Amino acid sequence: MAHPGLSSRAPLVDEDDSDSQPLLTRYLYPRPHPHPISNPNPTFTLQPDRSYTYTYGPPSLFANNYVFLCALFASIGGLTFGYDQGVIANVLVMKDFVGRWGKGEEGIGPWEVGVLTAALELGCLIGALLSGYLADKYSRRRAIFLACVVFLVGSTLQTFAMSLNQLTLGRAIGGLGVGGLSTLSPLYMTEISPPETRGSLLSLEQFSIVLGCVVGFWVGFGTRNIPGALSWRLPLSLQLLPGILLAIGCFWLPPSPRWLVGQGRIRDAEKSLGRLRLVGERRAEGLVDGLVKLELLEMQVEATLLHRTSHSPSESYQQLVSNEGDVDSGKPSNHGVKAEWRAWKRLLEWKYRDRTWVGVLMMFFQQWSGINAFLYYGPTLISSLGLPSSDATLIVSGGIGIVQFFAVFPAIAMIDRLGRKPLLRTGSVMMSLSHLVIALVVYQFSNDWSSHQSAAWIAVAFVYIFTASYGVSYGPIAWCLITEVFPLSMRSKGVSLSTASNWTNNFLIGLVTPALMQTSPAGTFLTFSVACFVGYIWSTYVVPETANVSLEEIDKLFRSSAGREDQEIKFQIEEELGLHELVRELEGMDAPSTPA
Ligand SMILES: O[C@H]1[C@H](O)[C@@H](O)[C@H](O)[C@@H](O)[C@H]1O
Repeated sequence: MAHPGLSSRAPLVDEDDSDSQPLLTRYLYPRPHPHPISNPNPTFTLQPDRSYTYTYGPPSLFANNYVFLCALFASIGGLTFGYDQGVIANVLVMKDFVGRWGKGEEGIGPWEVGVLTAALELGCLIGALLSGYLADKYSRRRAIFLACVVFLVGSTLQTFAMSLNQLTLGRAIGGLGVGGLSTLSPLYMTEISPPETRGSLLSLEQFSIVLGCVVGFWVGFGTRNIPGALSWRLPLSLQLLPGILLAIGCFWLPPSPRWLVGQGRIRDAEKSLGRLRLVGERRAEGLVDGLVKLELLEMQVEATLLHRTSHSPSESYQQLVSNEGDVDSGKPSNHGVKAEWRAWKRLLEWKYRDRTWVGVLMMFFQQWSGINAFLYYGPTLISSLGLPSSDATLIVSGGIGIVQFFAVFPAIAMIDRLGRKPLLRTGSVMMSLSHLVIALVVYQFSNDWSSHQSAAWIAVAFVYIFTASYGVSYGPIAWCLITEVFPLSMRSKGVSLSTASNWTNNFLIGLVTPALMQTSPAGTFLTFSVACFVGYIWSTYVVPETANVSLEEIDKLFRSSAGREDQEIKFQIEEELGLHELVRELEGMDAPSTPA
C-alpha cells in the first residue's frame, strides 16, 4: 500500500467513500506521514495500487545547489520584512527620533507611534492582497521586481523624512512592497522546488525573516546612541540594500515553470524546469530526464483539469497552449476582471474551502501563538516578569530574535524528513505549556518579584523555550504550508489571502496585547496558551501532511475536493497527454486501467 504522505501520486481511484464520513473521522490522527528518504539517487517506484513515488535525490538542501541558491536569493523578500520589525523596535525609542517629531516637551506620543506602526501594516495587507493578481498577470519575477521598486520608494521616503507625515507615507508605501514580497517570495520558491526538499527550501523564507529581525534589531541597538538624526536615518537607509539586490537580481532567477505552464508556454516551462532540476549535468542519471517530463506533465494535467472543470470552452487551455508563439512574446497574459473575480470566488467554493481555511488559519495560529507579542512588547513583557526595564530588557528581547534564528536550522533539517505535522504538533504543545508556566509564575509571584528573582528567571527561560518551539514549527512551517495547499490556478490568490491573514492577525496582536497586559499579564499568557492548544488540535485533526508530495498531487490530500467525477476527467486528461505512457516507460509496466 502506498504511503499517501510519501507518494507523489495517490491512487487513481478512491476506494473509500470518504465524503460520507464525518469530518473528524476523515481527518483522524494518526494519518500516515512520510518515511525518511535517504536514497541519494533519483528514484521512481510504481506501487501495486498504481500510485507512484519519485524523488530527484536525497532531502538535502545541498543536493541541488542551483535550486538552493535561487530559493535563498528569492527569500531576500523576507529579509525586508524582518529587518523593519527588528529595527523599528529601537528607532521608536531613539532620543533624536522621539524628540524631533513630538510636540513641545512631550516628544512623540502613543498615537503617533500607533499610526506609524499601523501605516506599515495596512500597506503590507494591501500589498499582500494585490501581489497575487500581479504575480498571475505579469509573472512571479516581474511582480517581485515591482514590489522591490515600491519598497525602495517607501524606504527612501522614510530615510529622508522631514516630517512625520512623510515618514508615515514612507511606511505605508514601504509596507505595500514588504507585503507584496511576503507573498511573492514564498510563492516563487514553492513553484521552483522539487518535492523532496520543498519544505527545507521554504524554510529559507523564515530564515531570512528572522535574520532580518536579528540584524535590524542589533543595527538599531548599535546606532541608537549616535548623536542626531543619523541614529535612525542610518538603520532605516540600510534596508535599501536588500531591496536593490533583489530588484536587480530577480531577472537572473529562472522563471517559475508552473506559472509558464499556466500561461500555456510549455516549451519555456520545460526549459526552466530542466535548468532547475539540473538536467544538463545529470543526464548520466538517466531517470532525471524522465522525471522532468513527468513533473511537467503533472503540471499540464492540473492546468488542463482546472480549465476543463472551471472555464467556459471558449477559454480552452489547449487553445492557450497552441498559441504559445504569441504568449512567448512576453506580453502580460490577458486576465480579465471577470476571470480575476472568479479566481477569488473559487477560494470560497466548497471544493477548495478546506484549503483556504488551512492557509488562513495557519497564519492565524502562527500569530496567536504570541510570537509578536514578545517581539514588539518584549521589554514591557519582560519587565512584567520583574526584570528591570533598562538596556538589559532590550537585550533579552533582542535575544528572542536570536533564538528564533537558530531554531530555523533544525526545522530545515527535519521538515522534509519528519513531515510538517509532527513538528506542528510538538511545537504547539511546547508553546502552550511554556505560556502556561509563564502565566502561573506571573500569577503567583508578580506581587513581589524582588523576593522571587529565581521565579522571574524561570519565566524568562520559558520565554526562550517558547521561542525555540515556535521557531522550529509554526514559524517556518506556516510559510511553507500556505504555498503548498493551493492548486496552480488559485495559488497566487490563496497565498495572498493567507499572507493577508498573517498581517491582519499581526496587527490585531499589536492592538490588543498592551490592553491585555494592562488588564492581566497572567491572563495574557493564558490566552496565548489556549490559542496554542487549539492550534495543536487543529494541526492534529485538520492539517494534511504535505511533505514529499508533488504540488500537483496535494489535491488528493484534500479528500473533500477530490470528487469522483473530477478524478475521472483527470484520468482521461492524463491518458490524452501521455502521462500513463510515460509512467509505463519509466517502469516498464502495464498501463493503469480506466477507473470503474
Ligand atoms: O514567521 C514570521 C517570524 O516568526 C517573525 O518573527 C514574526 O514577526 C512574523 O510575524 C512571522 O510571520
